[in-house]
Amino acid sequence: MLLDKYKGIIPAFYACYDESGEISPERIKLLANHLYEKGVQGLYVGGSSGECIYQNLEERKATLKYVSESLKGKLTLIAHVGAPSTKESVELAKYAEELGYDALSAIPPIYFKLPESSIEKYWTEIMDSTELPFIIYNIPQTTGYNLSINLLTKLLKNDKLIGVKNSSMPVMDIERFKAAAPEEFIVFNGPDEQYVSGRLIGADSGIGGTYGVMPELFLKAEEFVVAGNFSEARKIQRDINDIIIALCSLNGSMYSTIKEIYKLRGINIGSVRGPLEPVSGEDLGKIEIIKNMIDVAKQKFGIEN
Ligand SMILES: CC(=O)N[C@@H]([C@@H](O)[C@H](O)[C@H](O)CO)[C@@H](O)CC(=O)C(=O)O
Repeated sequence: MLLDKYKGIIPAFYACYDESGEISPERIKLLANHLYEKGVQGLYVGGSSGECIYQNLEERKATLKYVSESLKGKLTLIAHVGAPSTKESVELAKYAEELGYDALSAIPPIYFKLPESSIEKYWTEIMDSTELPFIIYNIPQTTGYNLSINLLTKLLKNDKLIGVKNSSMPVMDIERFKAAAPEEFIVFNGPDEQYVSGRLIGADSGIGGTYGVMPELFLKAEEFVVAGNFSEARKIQRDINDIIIALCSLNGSMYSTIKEIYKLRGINIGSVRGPLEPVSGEDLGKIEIIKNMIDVAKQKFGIEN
């Protein structure tokens, strides 16, 4: 089936910086290849985890380019092109198409609280700007807009719309989007804390911000779901949630904690860009503990690498 390439574990790609905080081509390639070797299905490039709203157009284009240079044809690549203006979003969309991305995705417009008609126009103009399939990124907790069934139904008239990446917290939203759309329409689970329940209620796949730091655990969770082994699926979700709570517990941001864990593994992708804060002070000493939580969970579920 045509849309099968979107099914599986799709980490949201982290922003990769050098020591002075500039986009690092080498580190982008290092992370891209590392995730490829882990066996994930694809990458979601330039979204929240990609710190997209803190990067200018040229920096976002550079990230899209270096990821595609590393992995085009090897993994499903989705480019997040949401930007403050339609003009910039369309420019990114066209660039992603030139680079050979498989699909586009975008949050709704941000900053001004716009009527639904503007959101419809914004997503439609992005869809119409290329031949690529499009995935709505619904993340009401950061954008202030929750995709309505009414707008989804209108947008479904456009054949390019193939899915919704749903990061709203109620798993029922996933079920409602599935119910409103044709059978093949893909709903991606967004909240990693609810991966298993999202899949059970109808999500076909997942895109997540913590997959990158523990892809093995999400790949295993997916294996349990597919096998119908719900008791093990629940157990691994519990361990994942303990880890996510720990990732979010330090001063700085979740992403800076994740990047420090990567450094302990010998993969340096730099730190975060302000206003996100790096982990500092005594919390730096806690990174090793969180890394160990991931290693222990992997061992518990018989994951070797
Ligand atoms: C608000 C937020 O960042 N949500 C994350 C989740 O994956 C989130 O990191 C995770 O559930 C931990 O809370 C994703 O939906 C983000 C994402 O996929 C992206 O980076 O574009």
